[in-house]
Amino acid sequence: MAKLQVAIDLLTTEAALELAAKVAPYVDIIELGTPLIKAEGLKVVTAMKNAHPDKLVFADMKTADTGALEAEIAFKAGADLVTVMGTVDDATIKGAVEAAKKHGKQVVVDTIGVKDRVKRAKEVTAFGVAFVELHAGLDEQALPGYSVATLINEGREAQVPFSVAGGVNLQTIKDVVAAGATVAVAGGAIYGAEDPAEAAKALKEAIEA
Ligand SMILES: O=C(CO)[C@H](O)[C@H](O)COP(=O)(O)O
Repeated sequence: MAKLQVAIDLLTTEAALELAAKVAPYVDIIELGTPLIKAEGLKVVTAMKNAHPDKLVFADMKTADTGALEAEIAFKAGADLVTVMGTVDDATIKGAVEAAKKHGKQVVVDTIGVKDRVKRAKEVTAFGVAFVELHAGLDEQALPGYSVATLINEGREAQVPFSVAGGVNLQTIKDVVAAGATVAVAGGAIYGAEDPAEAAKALKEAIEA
């Protein structure tokens, strides 16, 4: 069954912990967003793992260089999964995968900015990454005509383990799951909801239905 990942794009450790405490019963993976890690440093990763040792903690590092080094510091801080950009040199992704093997952890490749996501997803899967995040970032989502359906169709086509991130909500999550996603990522649909726990619960139920 697909896992549910909450993307926490808030800006303080306190707010992130508060949100995680509400939604943890319904999610499998807790993602610390890139702006949050940049604002607070990796101590937010440590704080989250300490608070939720039973959850997978996903550090959205969006690494673009020094793959082994950045993965290493995130794993040491408590991350179970880290992201490396799909647009970067293969060596950066392979370096992060080597660090992951050393720590018994995993790497996810983020496809923001990748021109041919299906082709790149197949390439990087061969490097030993956990899954590929078919992802439209917040800026891309804001452009006119954006639809998560494109990512969902690419996941179906790629035939590799993938997640979908970028506007996943109660209306679209069933299509994400039906396409065979390993993970459905929801940020704004949870942290932007009036009742984040209810929103996470509804998304989890939609996955399980
Ligand atoms: O990684 C991100 C941005 O770079 C977001 O966390 C991810 O896109 C989730 O987006 P949404 O809020 O639309 O669910």
